[in-house]
Amino acid sequence: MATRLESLHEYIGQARWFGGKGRDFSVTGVTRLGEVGDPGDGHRVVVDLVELTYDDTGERELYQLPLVLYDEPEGRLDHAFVGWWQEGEGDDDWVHAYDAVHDRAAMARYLETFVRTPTSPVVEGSRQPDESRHATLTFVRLEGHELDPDTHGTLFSGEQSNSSVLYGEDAVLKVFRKITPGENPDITTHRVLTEASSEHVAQLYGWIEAQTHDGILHLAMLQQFLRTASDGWDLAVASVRDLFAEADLHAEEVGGDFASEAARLGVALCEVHQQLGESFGTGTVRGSHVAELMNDRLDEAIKVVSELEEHADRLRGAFAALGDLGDLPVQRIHGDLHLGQTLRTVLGWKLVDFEGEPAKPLAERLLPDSPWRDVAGMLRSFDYAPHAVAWSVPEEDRDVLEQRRHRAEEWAARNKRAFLEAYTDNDELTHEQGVLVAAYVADKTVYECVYEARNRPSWLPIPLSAIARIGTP
Ligand SMILES: Nc1ncnc2c1ncn2[C@@H]1O[C@H](COP(=O)(O)OP(=O)(O)O)[C@@H](O)[C@H]1O
Ligand SMILES: O=P(O)(O)O[C@H]1O[C@H](CO)[C@@H](O[C@H]2O[C@H](CO)[C@@H](O)[C@H](O)[C@H]2O)[C@H](O)[C@H]1O
Repeated sequence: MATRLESLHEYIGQARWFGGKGRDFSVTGVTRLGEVGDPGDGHRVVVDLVELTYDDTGERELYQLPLVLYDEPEGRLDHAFVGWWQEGEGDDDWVHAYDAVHDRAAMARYLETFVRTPTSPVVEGSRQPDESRHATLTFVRLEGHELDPDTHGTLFSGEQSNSSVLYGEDAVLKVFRKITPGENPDITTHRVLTEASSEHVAQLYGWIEAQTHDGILHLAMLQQFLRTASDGWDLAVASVRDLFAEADLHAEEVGGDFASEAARLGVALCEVHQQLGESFGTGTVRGSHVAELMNDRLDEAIKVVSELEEHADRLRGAFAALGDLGDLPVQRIHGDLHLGQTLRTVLGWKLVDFEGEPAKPLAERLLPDSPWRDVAGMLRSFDYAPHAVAWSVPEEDRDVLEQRRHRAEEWAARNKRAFLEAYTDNDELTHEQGVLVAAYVADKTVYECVYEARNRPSWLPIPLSAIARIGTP
């Protein structure tokens, strides 16, 4: 029979949200952070923090595992079974442990606890002590929204790097999986944008944190469910398909033209940046320093994607031009913006997932950065969407492929222009803006080459072909 540590190892190793897939690791520690609600009805809900150590580098990572512990096996939860182990000393202390996000009864405990937690004013520093402290777990709720206590928690089917549980049409609880001690920018950025009544994010309702000797752990975030939302990537791809279906019509002539949406996205991003600058403050960083960091990233990327080598001089040229700009303004930004992080609702565009670039260490993700990094992220996405559709043609259909690539360029150029004009509120970029766009787009494309090589090798030609076009007329 597997021990508790072996069971945790097996469950985490195959979980969709586990970031270390394919690497050998051991479970080197488990900390019980606390219990959610009171035990009862033959089950209880606990939160464990599991420490992993990778065999290759010795590097450690922490993963959150909310568990529902049943006295008896629950066949309906077989797909979320973690293990069977002894929790205490007594013969009756054997439990059947399941991943709690899959269990309605467990997720009801979370909601009940949030509902019982008194709300705190949304002003920094005025949080009241509350009655919802469980061991070291603390639930925090912000003023401004009455939670619906009668909704059921259902796990989002598109489970990604975290696990999101939807409560009816009222709220979403995003349970962070990989945990780094310290502030989680998804929570703190949503918090200031909620306090500033931003129209471009889902409102933050509350969060769960734990205090450990390593500092604060941000474990989960409760926010407004955007009921009418459509994913920006899906909408863009649908628009591209419309264009490709009409061989003789141009982007502006087909029904699915995206340019006005691209422009609205530009306005939304500009407003979010302004708000973040006001709330978190702004600073400067030397352009030459940024260029150095981009060069370092390129050096590392070439080790993974050797095809980048032949384009290195042009890329380094784009980075070096930042040095001539002197100091660059920096502030809190999104950090990993692309169409898949945007949702179109009846009330306009919303940006989601302010955690920053997943592979970067937290300390780096919290540093003020250039807003042009987000702009570049969106510009790259306007390039990706049409090329991703264009590439999905059988090899032998060369004529169709050529024609599609041509139309893809047209779609990308039209939407990039609409987005940039709206973001800058100008129909031409200044010289300085042009240099910033060129450098940040080049840097993002290098990042994408590594991302695709590691995660979706068949998509690598999309950023690689974009790199080949950089700096060419
Ligand atoms: N507040 C929300 N309301 C509705 N859907 C949301 C909300 N926040 C995120 N989503 C959807 O859930 C998906 C995953 O959310 P995200 O924050 O990107 O999680 P992860 O960190 O797991 O990638 C998003 O692509 C988006 O479609
Ligand atoms: O959503 P994440 O924060 O995990 O972001 C990572 O994955 C993205 C892919 O889902 C990746 O985005 C790249 O592919 C998108 C299409 O799937 C495209 O719209 C983006 O422009 C492109 O960068 C992102 O880079 C990565 O960090």
